[in-house]
Amino acid sequence: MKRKQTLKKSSGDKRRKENSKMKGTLARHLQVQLGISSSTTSTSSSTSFQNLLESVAEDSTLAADVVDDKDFILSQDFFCTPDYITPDNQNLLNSFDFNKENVPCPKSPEKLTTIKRKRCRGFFVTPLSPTSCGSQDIVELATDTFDTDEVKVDRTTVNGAQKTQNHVPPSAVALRCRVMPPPCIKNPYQKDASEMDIDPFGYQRAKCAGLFSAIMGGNGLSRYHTDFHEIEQIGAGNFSCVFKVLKRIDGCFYAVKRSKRQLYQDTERRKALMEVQALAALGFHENIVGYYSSWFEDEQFYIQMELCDHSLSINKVSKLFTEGEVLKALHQIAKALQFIHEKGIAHLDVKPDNIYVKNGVYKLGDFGCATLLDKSLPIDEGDARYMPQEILNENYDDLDKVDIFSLGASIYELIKGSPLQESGPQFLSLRDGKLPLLPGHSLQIQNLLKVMVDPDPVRRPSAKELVENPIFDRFQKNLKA
Ligand SMILES: Nc1ncnc2c1ncn2[C@@H]1O[C@H](COP(=O)(O)OP(=O)(O)OP(=O)(O)O)[C@@H](O)[C@H]1O
Ligand SMILES: [Mg+2]
Repeated sequence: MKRKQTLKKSSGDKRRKENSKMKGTLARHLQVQLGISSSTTSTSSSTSFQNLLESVAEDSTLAADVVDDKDFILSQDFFCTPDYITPDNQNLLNSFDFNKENVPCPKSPEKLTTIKRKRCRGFFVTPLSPTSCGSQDIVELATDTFDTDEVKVDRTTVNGAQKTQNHVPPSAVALRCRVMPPPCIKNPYQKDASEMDIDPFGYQRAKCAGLFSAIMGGNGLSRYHTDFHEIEQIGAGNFSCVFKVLKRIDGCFYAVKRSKRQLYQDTERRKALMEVQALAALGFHENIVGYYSSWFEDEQFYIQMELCDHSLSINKVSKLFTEGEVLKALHQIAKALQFIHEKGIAHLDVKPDNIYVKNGVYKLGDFGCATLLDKSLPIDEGDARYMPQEILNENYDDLDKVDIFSLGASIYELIKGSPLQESGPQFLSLRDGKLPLLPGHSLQIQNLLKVMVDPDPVRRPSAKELVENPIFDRFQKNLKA
């Protein structure tokens, strides 16, 4: 361990020496690249140019301090030194006129009339953005999101042709991104951002060198670690683990769900996609957990979602629900079901585990079993405890009514305060539509639940009928009072 530290220190010293040598070399390279000689430039431009060289040299010092030697060599193409990896068919402007005698490396970017000097306050381009990786397209400085300072350099012509563009190869942008992920800046518009027991922002202000190793995944860059700061695991289902994360770029909290297993087969990857495709097709609804984005990484599937406070899982809800709370949850999830059924989608896994609460608003989540009502997609029913008899008999004629049964069974469980059985007499009597009396609750709600779990799907109310049930008028009035 000790030996490692000594080695690190001496290589750091060596780098610093090399960097100061580099300043001179880079200056010479840039002068040649830009076609500027100290004797021909004006005083003001040479001062600006000197600033440019100094700041470029500073950038090179920063890069060299935090990246390895391989990256450092890569960084030379950012400074417009000879670029041997730029492809031959690069898309330079037709009007460019090369003078091969004056330009030492024929494939390097040309001399410029205006140089856009980038001062990096932070590295805002994500490594997986189309402009920064996996592509050999030329990246224009003016189009990315860096803060820019213009440094005017005397108009220089080569064979009379004026150069109007400045280009940076994508490898250079990728390098910048590898040096440091976007900063984690507290979002001032979010009131609850300060209500945390830990300070992720403080953590992110730690030295970027420390972060560098954290953002590297097994096969290179990790989108998850580059874009998000993981705070804690907040849940786990049969297929996924869910984490509370802070998105570095916007300073807001999200839930990111990651598949437990690596999905190698095309069929399982397609299955995983169904969940996000359903969510994306549905769009926004107040009573549905919001969906933001998804991606595969290291063969695992990630979904970025709205962060909720908790689910209604029987293990997580400590207190018994009052009738008013039960009616509120029932009404709001019925509205979510009305919304999705009207879009031709069935959820097929409605249960307390998949109902979330956020700031007192109930939201339906986990669309892993979602399918189309017209039966044109494969049907994969959810938790058997909440499934009606017809679906266990593989009768898929009324898939929307399957959700109504599941919602009735879920609400019954919440009122009862103990988990439903997976088999046995209680399981069977629920599928026969027999609900034991619920002491302390109105007959009105008990009758409503009874009709929701009717063995005949046709007799169950639709989500729309449920939403419009007069039982909620009383509850709505109480809300207004
Ligand atoms: N958006 C969210 N906000 C807060 N917690 C969440 C969120 N999504 C999921 N969770 C938590 O993570 C748990 C597992 O999530 P989810 O049910 O989506 O995973 P799953 O593997 O698909 O589960 P299942 O076994 O039900 O199929 C949930 O029960 C809940 O506690
Ligand atoms: Mg779930």
